Amino acid sequence: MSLHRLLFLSPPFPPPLFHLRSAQKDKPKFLHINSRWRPPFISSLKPTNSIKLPLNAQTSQTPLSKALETLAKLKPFLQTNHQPILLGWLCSSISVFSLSQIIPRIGSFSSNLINIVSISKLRDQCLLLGVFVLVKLVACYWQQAFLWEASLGTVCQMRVFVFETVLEKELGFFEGSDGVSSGDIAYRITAEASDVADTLFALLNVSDRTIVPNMLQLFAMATQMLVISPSLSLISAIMIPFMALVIAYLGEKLRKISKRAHLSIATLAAYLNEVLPAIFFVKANNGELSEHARFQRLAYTDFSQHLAKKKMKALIPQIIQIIYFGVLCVLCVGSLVISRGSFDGCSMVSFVTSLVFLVEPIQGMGKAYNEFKQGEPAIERLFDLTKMKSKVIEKPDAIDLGHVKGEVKFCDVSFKYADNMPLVLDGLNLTVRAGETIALVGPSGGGKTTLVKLLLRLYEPSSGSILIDNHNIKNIGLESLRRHVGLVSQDTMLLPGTVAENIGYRDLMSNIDMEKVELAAQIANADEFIRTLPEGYRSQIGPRGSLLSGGQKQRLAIARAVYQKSSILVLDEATSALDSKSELLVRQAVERLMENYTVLVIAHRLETILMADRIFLLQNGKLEELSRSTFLAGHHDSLLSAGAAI
Ligand SMILES: Nc1ncnc2c1ncn2[C@@H]1O[C@H](COP(=O)(O)OP(=O)(O)OP(=O)(O)O)[C@@H](O)[C@H]1O
Repeated sequence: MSLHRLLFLSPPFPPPLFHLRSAQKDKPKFLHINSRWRPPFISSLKPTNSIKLPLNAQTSQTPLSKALETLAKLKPFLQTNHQPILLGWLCSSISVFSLSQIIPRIGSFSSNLINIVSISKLRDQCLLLGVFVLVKLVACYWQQAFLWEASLGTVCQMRVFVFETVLEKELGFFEGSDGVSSGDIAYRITAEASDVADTLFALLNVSDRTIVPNMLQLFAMATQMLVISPSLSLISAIMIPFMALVIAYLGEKLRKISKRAHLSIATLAAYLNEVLPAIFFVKANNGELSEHARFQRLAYTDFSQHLAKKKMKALIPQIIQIIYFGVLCVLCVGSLVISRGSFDGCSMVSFVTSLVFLVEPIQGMGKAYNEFKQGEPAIERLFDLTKMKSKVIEKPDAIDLGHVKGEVKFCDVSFKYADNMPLVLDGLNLTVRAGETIALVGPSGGGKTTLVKLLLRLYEPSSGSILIDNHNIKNIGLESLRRHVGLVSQDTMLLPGTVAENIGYRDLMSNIDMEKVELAAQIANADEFIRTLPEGYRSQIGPRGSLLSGGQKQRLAIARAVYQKSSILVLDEATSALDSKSELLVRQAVERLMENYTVLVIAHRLETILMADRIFLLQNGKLEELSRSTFLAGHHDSLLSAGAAI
């Protein structure tokens, strides 16, 4: 069931607060640096101009229509949280009502105290005052608690929705020149989503006190002014759109500056996300100094953008104050001139007072609007992740393959990564019989991995078709396809968790069958080393399997493929050399796989190539079958010298 349907069908689910709290805690803290501060190491650096607004931010939409569009995106998420919102607003009304009862009672209580009225009357008054104070405090607490529940709950649902959409994206969304870096995605879904929660809370918190009472105030004051002087009211009405325009203009400016600040900190986070996992490479290549300089440049850009945002936030209220008093002065003078003594003093005071109270709510709403504009970029950037449409689309009537014999056919398949890029595969034809093992060899960059990506339908071929047991893979459900095609990748992908969880990854959501896990580990020659681990199959493998050796990781990946029971296996043999014992263990495991599955092996080792039934050379987008003797006689050496995959 898609999350969209879940959102509307299921009751508002309780947000996993421990996650949200930790996300809040992890929010990056910014150093406050005075405006004359410059990085000591590169004091001449100017902020880079590399931060460009994405195209959709430069469209000709008006600020108001943009704000409405953003609100429309939030609407379904806010709707599911309507209960805490309404309860929060109810508490707010109770709190305001209590305050309205407390203030006059304090006045009468103190005068009664001075005039020494009867003790029992004083006691009653004191009790009532105490009750109202208590009600106000309790209502205030619950108002905050409910509105935070609504804001954080909304953001939690948005996060889950965005992450679900990101997971559904085709590989091209993450790879290639237009790809979004994983650091940027992580930053948007964690820190920026927390900013969205702050904005939502601010909005919900002010809107009950601002929008409804302000509207009432606006209406009441306008009526009073109309009664006193219709002509003067008309002149005043002309000034209101002017104020609204200025507020909208400043809000839009703040949104743009805010967006740059979001981009700069996201760039910084993405950079850290890429450089820290590569710390081994940085140190081995004496890269500390250059990485330090790169980081300083990015940090300085972020400093400038955030400072600009803070300055704008400080400037806006001052400008609004100036306009507020300017408009009041103009209207006061105008009313004096126009009335030319037709008003009595009392009407004049009444008119100007109404005017003051008419402009005040507009100012309040402007404040709420600017609060929203400041948070708008974070909302936009979060939803931008859901925009790009995937080219790999599962058909509504896609079939679920029950049993697969394992025949694979590539029919005239051509592929390029982008329109302006050369063909990687050019009219490629290949038939792999069920149970057969074929070895793919070829120069680096020849397209071997691309072929595998197409078979797993991680990309769509530009032309041609791929068949499994004579079913076009476009007609097979994605889950079913990827269940029947198992992948043991060159970069042995292990996820944080226990050994058993990594082998039984397919059943992570249901029940991992420990018997099957152990059997798979035995076939993959992994059982022996797993049993020597401190907690055996329940041992944690560390981030990306850092607690295991290269050969152990490879055998775990093979065990995972065996557990999955796919009929077709793709083996992207690791290029990294293993010691002879590990090499032998991995080779034995691969040999066992070859006996029972259809295997496409991207082979890097001579032994593996010679174990295959047929050998294919992939070069310049074309596939050529090589006999064993041809391969050994000619291609082995020539491929080696060309940096081939052997
Ligand atoms: N996501 C991508 N976007 C654009 N071009 C890509 C992408 N991935 C790979 N390429 C290009 O496609 C070509 C084929 O790459 P591929 O990874 O399939 O080669 P390979 O034969 O597996 O190489 P190797 O043996 O070195 O792993 C290369 O020129 C590569 O630069």
